[in-house]
Amino acid sequence: MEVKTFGVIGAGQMGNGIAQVAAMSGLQVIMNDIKEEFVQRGLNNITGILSKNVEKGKMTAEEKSAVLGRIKTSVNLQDLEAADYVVEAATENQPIKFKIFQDLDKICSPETILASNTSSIPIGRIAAQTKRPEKVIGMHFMNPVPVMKLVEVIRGLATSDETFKVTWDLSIKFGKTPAESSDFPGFIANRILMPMINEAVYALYHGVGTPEAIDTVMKLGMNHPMGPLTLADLIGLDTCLAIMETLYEGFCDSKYRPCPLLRKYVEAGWLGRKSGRGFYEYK
Ligand SMILES: CC(=O)CC(=O)SCCNC(=O)CCNC(=O)[C@H](O)C(C)(C)COP(=O)(O)OP(=O)(O)OC[C@H]1O[C@@H](n2cnc3c(N)ncnc32)[C@H](O)[C@@H]1OP(=O)(O)O
Ligand SMILES: NC(=O)C1=CN([C@@H]2O[C@H](COP(=O)(O)OP(=O)(O)OC[C@H]3O[C@@H](n4cnc5c(N)ncnc54)[C@H](OP(=O)(O)O)[C@@H]3O)[C@@H](O)[C@H]2O)C=CC1
Repeated sequence: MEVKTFGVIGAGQMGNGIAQVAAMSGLQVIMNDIKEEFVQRGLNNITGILSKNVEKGKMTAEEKSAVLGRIKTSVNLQDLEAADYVVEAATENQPIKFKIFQDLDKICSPETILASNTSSIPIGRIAAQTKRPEKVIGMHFMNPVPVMKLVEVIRGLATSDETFKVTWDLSIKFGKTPAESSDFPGFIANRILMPMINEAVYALYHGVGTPEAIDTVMKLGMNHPMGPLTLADLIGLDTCLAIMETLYEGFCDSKYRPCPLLRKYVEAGWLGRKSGRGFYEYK
């Protein structure tokens, strides 16, 4: 199966990054969100990154225009009728994702593959919302998408070999290295990363260290590129909490209990960089 038109649902930090790498690989892209201001914000972000690439001499102004020319924006899910492959990157919320997959299943051609960029929700659960579970798969990009090399590829129980191969090959076309994970809450990446971040929040909650001290220990002591609290702010504290809840509920194991301080921050609207305040403040 040849993918020519690639749909992305959600133009947030992950969705616009995915749209960018897909367009840079030569695909026609439809980037969809619920409001015009969100797709415009996503497009502005892509334009800013491509402009920096031009300044750095990594691409020409003509290449930048060609990439932008391949991205169509949409606020109507019906536009996804034209897509051969769709990646959903909407908010990490199960009812929202279920509804999107139910709707895409009706709108898209029966041949279209429907992937989710979910951080943690089992793919089999999402696939069961459609009449095409063999064409549903996890295609999990890392943040920031244009920079990070990994795509975690997750098969649900019913995912076909063809769907897997198309997704694997697309990841390579996007300049990424795919790694396969089986379908359990949090897959590989967040099964390991998010308990570490949650433990860093516990360390703060218990007064073991200030945010700066916790991050410095992990950056300089373990050579992590970012400290765990800075990374949590980048990911989004709402997303971190949603992932911990999926792990906690999915495994019924208290070792995944979300730190009460993480919940408190989310309830206060301190979501990290995207809201201007999380463990740190952003202007
Ligand atoms: C939650 C999930 O489900 C899964 C996840 O994604 S978990 C999160 C996974 N991501 C990580 O762990 C990221 C950890 N952090 C890092 O790797 C690095 O700090 C980083 C790549 C984000 C930034 O790198 P850095 O060296 O500290 O900063 P900086 O020099 O500013 O950036 C390096 C390059 O990345 C680019 N970059 C940084 N942020 C970017 C962004 N948001 N979009 C596009 N490009 C970006 C910069 O422009 C720069 O490019 P050049 O080399 O061409 O100049
Ligand atoms: N943040 C990260 O580091 C990573 C996140 N992910 C996953 O990617 C997905 C997106 O995360 P992220 O980009 O950070 O989140 P963001 O909040 O930045 O973006 C999500 C976008 O989806 C929009 N949206 C919500 N509902 C719908 C809908 N029904 N149709 C279309 N768009 C919708 C949101 O709009 P509104 O603002 O109105 O809600 C928002 O613009 C999540 O599943 C997350 O777990 C995966 C890897 C890394």
